[in-house]
Amino acid sequence: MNSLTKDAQKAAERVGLLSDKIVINGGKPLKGRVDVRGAKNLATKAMVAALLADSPSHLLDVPDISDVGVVTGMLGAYGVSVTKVGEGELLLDPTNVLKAQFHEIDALAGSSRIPILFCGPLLHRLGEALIPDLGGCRIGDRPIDFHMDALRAFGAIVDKSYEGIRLTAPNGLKGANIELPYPSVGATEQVLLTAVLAEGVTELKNAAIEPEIMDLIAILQKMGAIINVEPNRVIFIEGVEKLEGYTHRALFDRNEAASWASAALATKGDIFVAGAKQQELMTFLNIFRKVGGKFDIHEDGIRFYHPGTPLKPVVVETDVHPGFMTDWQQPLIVALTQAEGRSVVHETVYENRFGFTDALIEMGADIVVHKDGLESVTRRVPRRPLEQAAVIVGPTALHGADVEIPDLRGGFSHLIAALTADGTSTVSNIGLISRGYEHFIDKLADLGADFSFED
Ligand SMILES: CC(=O)N[C@H]1[C@@H](OP(=O)(O)OP(=O)(O)OC[C@H]2O[C@@H](n3ccc(=O)[nH]c3=O)[C@H](O)[C@@H]2O)O[C@H](CO)[C@@H](O)[C@@H]1O
Ligand SMILES: C=C(OP(=O)(O)O)C(=O)O
Repeated sequence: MNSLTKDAQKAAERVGLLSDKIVINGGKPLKGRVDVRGAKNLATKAMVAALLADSPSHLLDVPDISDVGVVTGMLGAYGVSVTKVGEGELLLDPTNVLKAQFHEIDALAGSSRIPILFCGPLLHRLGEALIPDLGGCRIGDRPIDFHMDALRAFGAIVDKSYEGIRLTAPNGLKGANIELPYPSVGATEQVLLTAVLAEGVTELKNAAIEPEIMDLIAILQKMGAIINVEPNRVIFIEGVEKLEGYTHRALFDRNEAASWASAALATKGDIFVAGAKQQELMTFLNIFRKVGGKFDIHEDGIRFYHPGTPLKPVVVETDVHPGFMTDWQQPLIVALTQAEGRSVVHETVYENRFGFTDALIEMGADIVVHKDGLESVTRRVPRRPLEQAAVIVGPTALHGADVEIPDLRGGFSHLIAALTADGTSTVSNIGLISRGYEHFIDKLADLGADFSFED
């Protein structure tokens, strides 16, 4: 069994998914309603933030996804009790934090990227942090140099000769002046989670300002932190002596919402995404509209539907917020295979995020990936050295195939492609999808998808 399949199986087990292979009979529009709860990219970090407090926190709208399971395991290893107190409600009690043994956290290695964010909170609480090998989607090298450089600036000592990474802070952590080489989401969160309890003021330049980061800042403010978000990606954090637990409803998962929207478009369907909000999806909605997709914004969600007329091609560049998010491009590309003409997607955030297109090509899509990017006069984002571009020419009829999911968003795209295709597809490694899409099997059934499972 390869390591990707092992990861997929571990993720599937965490959410009680019984089979890792789904057989889909495609060609049927997805129609109906799905509910979207808290964001994977916020809820997991809110759980880490609970470790900074000296009293329990209460997190609402926590999605039932395997990454939440991984963070629950990490917190448990450090003596933080995580109790489900209602549907999607967690009580996180950090009052008995203790030093974990490395083997306890190593058991969670390779399943998620979140363990890296434990560094600051653990250094504050225990003076030591042990970080196992990180997981997450294999969409590029994903180095952690910005994280380590920032932690060193706070006064941490990083020892990589250990089994994973071991950090200590013999003289405590002090506020620092940090400028990120790129507005990394994770590194910005690393700085926030460390600076709030560090002695003195931290100035962070070139910070990421994704909605999930703003929601994390809101949580930290509820806990007692002093954080000012200034113009031009600058964040000031005045360290405080102690933080208390929070009560917070997690921001909705805009990546899941955008994924279902693309599924509606690709399958000629009509999906009401309950819980989706316009504000955090504005950039996505503009592209969705340019492709020809229709949407109606309601108080309690957004209805996304196919116009009934041919879809139009589009040129998209992924970028940091408020740009078009990299996690949205994979599901959208499936819809673009059905648009009339030549679309181009420039991926500027990760260097290897088009691997999933191989399966789409096998299903009949006309996609060419340019591994060194593609010059274009319409470019908005200055070219990054790691850029790639995908050229999609449509419309192409998709046909069923046997495909293996490479990563989370690529995996969801494979599901949509199989649902769009005529005939039967077998999609394996679906456990990876449960890293970020809660109850996706039940949701597909509610939307009228025709599928069964294979052992
Ligand atoms: C759990 C989570 O929230 N995951 C999201 C987070 O990932 P994550 O926080 O890992 O993504 P980053 O924003 O840090 O990465 C962006 C770019 O910076 C590079 N980089 C990052 C850190 C570092 O130390 N050195 C470095 O070179 C990465 O390789 C990548 O090319 O933001 C990404 C970009 O919106 C999303 O696709 C992920 O869904
Ligand atoms: C890349 C993603 O997640 P992670 O950073 O957890 O791998 C994603 O959510 O698409």
